[in-house]
Amino acid sequence: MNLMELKNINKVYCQGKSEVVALKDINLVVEKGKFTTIFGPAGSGKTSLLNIISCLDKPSSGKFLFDGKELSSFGKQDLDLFREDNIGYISSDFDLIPYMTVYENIEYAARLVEKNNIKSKNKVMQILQYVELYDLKNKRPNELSSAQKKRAVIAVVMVKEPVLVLLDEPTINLDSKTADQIMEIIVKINEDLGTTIIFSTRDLQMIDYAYKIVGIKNGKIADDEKESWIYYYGLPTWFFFLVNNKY
Ligand SMILES: Nc1ncnc2c1ncn2[C@@H]1O[C@H](COP(=O)(O)OP(=O)(O)OP(=O)(O)O)[C@@H](O)[C@H]1O
Repeated sequence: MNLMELKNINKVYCQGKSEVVALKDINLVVEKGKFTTIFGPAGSGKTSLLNIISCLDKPSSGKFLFDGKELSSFGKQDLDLFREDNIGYISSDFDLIPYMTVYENIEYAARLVEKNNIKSKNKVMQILQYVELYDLKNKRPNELSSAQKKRAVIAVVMVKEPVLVLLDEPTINLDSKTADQIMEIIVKINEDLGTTIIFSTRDLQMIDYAYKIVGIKNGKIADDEKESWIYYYGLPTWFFFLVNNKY
């Protein structure tokens, strides 16, 4: 079953008198409950695409359908409400509130959607266990490692129980062991809660976690997975996946 569909999406930014074409004729279907990666080099259009899917930005043209609703026709206020209710977006600059503890950060997010105090506290406790931060719940963000901070950010987003979670390059600047730990938590969330996940990356090692791989370069996405490797990244990349039993 499809959760969302992008049809002929284009995104053009105006920079003074010139235009930057960031996305060209994007067609993409994302199935409910699945784990998709948008894979491409720097400047390929990953963030522009995630900004549209997260309803933070509107496409210049094309249709965006989400759970049967045509979001491309929504005004800004309706889009903001829709995002609050349905989408969790961990953008690359998403940060915790520095003067609040881990617990308070998560509770603050929980209160935005759950008015019942006891229910809200239970949810915070549950998610703290989930991301293995229970013992660090009274620490402030500046007392956490970058991996612990990332887990806390995931908890802040997940406590609102969104149907779709987007992560823009979640493992960038992390060492490979820590990156794997973060990806394992995201996979667990996807498997246990059925949350639909889309993450962007330029790191080949992270792609193996995804159910569906969408290659992007110069604002265009590849027609299928094999084309993503061979056409966009050359034969060596495709052999890497062949050896790793991807095909
Ligand atoms: N607000 C903006 N105004 C003008 N051009 C922009 C804007 N945002 C992005 N671009 C341009 O659009 C293209 C796609 O950028 P985007 O940030 O979506 O790519 P990306 O794959 O996320 O890159 P990175 O991995 O470096 O973050 C780039 O050429 C970029 O310079």
